[in-house]
Amino acid sequence: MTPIVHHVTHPLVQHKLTLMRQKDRSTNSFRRLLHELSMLMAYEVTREMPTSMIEIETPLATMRSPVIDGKKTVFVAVMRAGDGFLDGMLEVVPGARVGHIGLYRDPKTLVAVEYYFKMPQDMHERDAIVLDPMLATGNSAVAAVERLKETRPKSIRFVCLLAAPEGLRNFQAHHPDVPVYTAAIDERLDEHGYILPGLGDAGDRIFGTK
Ligand SMILES: O=P(O)(O)OC[C@H]1O[C@H](OP(=O)(O)OP(=O)(O)O)[C@H](O)[C@@H]1O
Ligand SMILES: O=c1cc[nH]c(=O)[nH]1
Ligand SMILES: [Mg+2]
Repeated sequence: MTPIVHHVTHPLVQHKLTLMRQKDRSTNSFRRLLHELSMLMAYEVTREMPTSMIEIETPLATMRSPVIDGKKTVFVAVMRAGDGFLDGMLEVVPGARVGHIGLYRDPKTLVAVEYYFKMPQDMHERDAIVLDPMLATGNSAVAAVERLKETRPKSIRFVCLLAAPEGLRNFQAHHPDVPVYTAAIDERLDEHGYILPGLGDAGDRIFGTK
């Protein structure tokens, strides 16, 4: 299976990401930009969403026209930073269900440690879209998708803002069947596993911790 990475190069996405990377940006502004970016990323990741035809009446005629069944989509936020993606995605697909996976990265070993897992019922009928702004070593993304696969969703996609080449390789080695949507592929990881040039610690910047 050929692993797929969708690099979203739309100028609006790139512009907003540049603003988010700036170190002096306020928490408020960072969060606002993430919200806007999540709506733009939602547009990309739902591009192949299945539609069905319904009959409707326009003021002039009846016609058959396509609709989506938003309830079949589940957004899976990887806490905490993935929560920052949720509101914007739900604005675009308001009927979607939401799952949460709580993971933190052990700062010494960089291993992902799970502390929470909650998914909607009937996952086998749903298309899952996993949300986490950062794919650094890839350990969190690999663990999140591994755990999610236990629930047997119909399909899985992974959305982030920044990915490191090392993390993409790790993810694709474990989950070649899961396409990744990212706004940037950065240079490399630093000695603490942070993405360079990156944007720092996404969770801390979204929630104003630290
Ligand atoms: O690819 P990795 O090396 O695993 O790093 C990426 C993970 O690190 C961040 O979470 P963090 O552990 O900081 O938790 P937080 O969202 O609660 O801050 C980020 O949101 C990812 O989940
Ligand atoms: O650069 C990084 C790496 C992991 N987690 C983050 O929030 N940022
Ligand atoms: Mg963090």
